[in-house]
Amino acid sequence: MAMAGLAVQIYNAGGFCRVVSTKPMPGTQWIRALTNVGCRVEVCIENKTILSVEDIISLIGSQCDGVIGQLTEDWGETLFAALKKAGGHAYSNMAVGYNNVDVEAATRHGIAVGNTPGVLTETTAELAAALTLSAARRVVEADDFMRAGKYEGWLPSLFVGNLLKGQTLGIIGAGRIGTAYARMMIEGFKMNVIYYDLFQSTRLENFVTAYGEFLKTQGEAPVYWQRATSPEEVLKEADVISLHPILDKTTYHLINKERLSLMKKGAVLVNASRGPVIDETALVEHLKANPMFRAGLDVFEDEPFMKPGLAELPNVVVVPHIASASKWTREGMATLAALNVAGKVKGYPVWSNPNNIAPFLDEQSQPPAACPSIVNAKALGLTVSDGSAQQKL
Ligand SMILES: NC(=O)c1ccc[n+]([C@@H]2O[C@H](COP(=O)([O-])OP(=O)(O)OC[C@H]3O[C@@H](n4cnc5c(N)ncnc54)[C@H](O)[C@@H]3O)[C@@H](O)[C@H]2O)c1
Ligand SMILES: O=C(O)[C@H](O)CO
Repeated sequence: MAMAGLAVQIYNAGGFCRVVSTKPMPGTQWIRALTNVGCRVEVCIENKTILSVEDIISLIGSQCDGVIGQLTEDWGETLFAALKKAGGHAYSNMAVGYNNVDVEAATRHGIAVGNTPGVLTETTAELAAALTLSAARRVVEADDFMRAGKYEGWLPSLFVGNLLKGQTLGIIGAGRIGTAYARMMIEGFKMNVIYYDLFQSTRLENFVTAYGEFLKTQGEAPVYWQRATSPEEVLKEADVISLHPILDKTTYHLINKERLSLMKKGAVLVNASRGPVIDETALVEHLKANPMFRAGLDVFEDEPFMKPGLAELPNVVVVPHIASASKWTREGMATLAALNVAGKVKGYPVWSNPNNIAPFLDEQSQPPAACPSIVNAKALGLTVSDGSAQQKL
């Protein structure tokens, strides 16, 4: 059905309030999360990858209670003013990162901003691990070589790469995903870890200490952790560096020309956070000048584009922002985003622990009567669930 110029699909047409999703999202649990509480759901099915601000204004229309949007959209003053004018009070990104959202503008308009933490942690960490292995062991280069019919037989020096076992892993941003990735690499490859974060990660430190003790009981060399006082310390010491911070003004171009020059000549740099955390032009120059340096990138500074020269370089593996792309995770992201909006529409409190969102994802039982994760809950003075309430939607 065409509405306001853009094609939409409607669920529960007689619902008491109107919620718009700017994209079709995986699974059906998210649609039920909204229709079960009486929402009419309109899903934009227009064949256009990234909707413009004008497109979204037309979807919001003159009456809209809440919107679920995507990280590719520019959720700033214009859209929040339009949503407020249409009577809306809830917006959720279908993403944990929300650097595309002007949270202050939303707060000024009294609009709650939701995100989807936790459900992408392991999936994203696994892709970072895949990029690490692909870059360190030159998997894509070797695959290209095979497909081009260039393989003439085993050679001692064919596609020699880096061994990970026992090397030093560097983590910048040791939050949920950084810690999950570190655990995979430490358990999988017995790597030592050095990390930099604004906050101490006792979870990571305790894990490494306990795992080191376990290895000793097995007669193996233990692993160690170190908390760095600067990103520079990590860059100088680590053999593999993976970036997992949020994107804000403190992390914009955190990896620049000067900091790249501190890294080991044969280091591996992985980014599955946000593109602008790396000055991509400087990275292209660094990769050209240092053929033994390798990178694995899921995200790019000017998505969907790559900086000139990157695509031609053999020492980088590039994938199109797919780190959270497992079926369970994408369906879970959609469900959490829908429950953020549904919960706000119903006037529910905010879940007390956004790091424990499992109760919202169990299809066999009703989700808790709470919004799973609202990033401006405090600024809006929203009530926080005490977690004991077993009220159901
Ligand atoms: N590529 C993808 O598909 C994908 C998927 C999921 C998340 N992400 C990105 O990963 C980010 C992290 O997700 P998360 O769930 O682990 O979030 P999180 O909040 O648990 O972790 C982020 C960490 O970054 C740290 N940090 C903030 N500023 C920093 C700075 N200046 N220097 C060093 N560390 C700093 C924080 O203290 C925190 O520990 C998201 O914000 C998102 O942008 C990308
Ligand atoms: O921030 C996020 O959730 C991701 O980038 C989605 O893949």
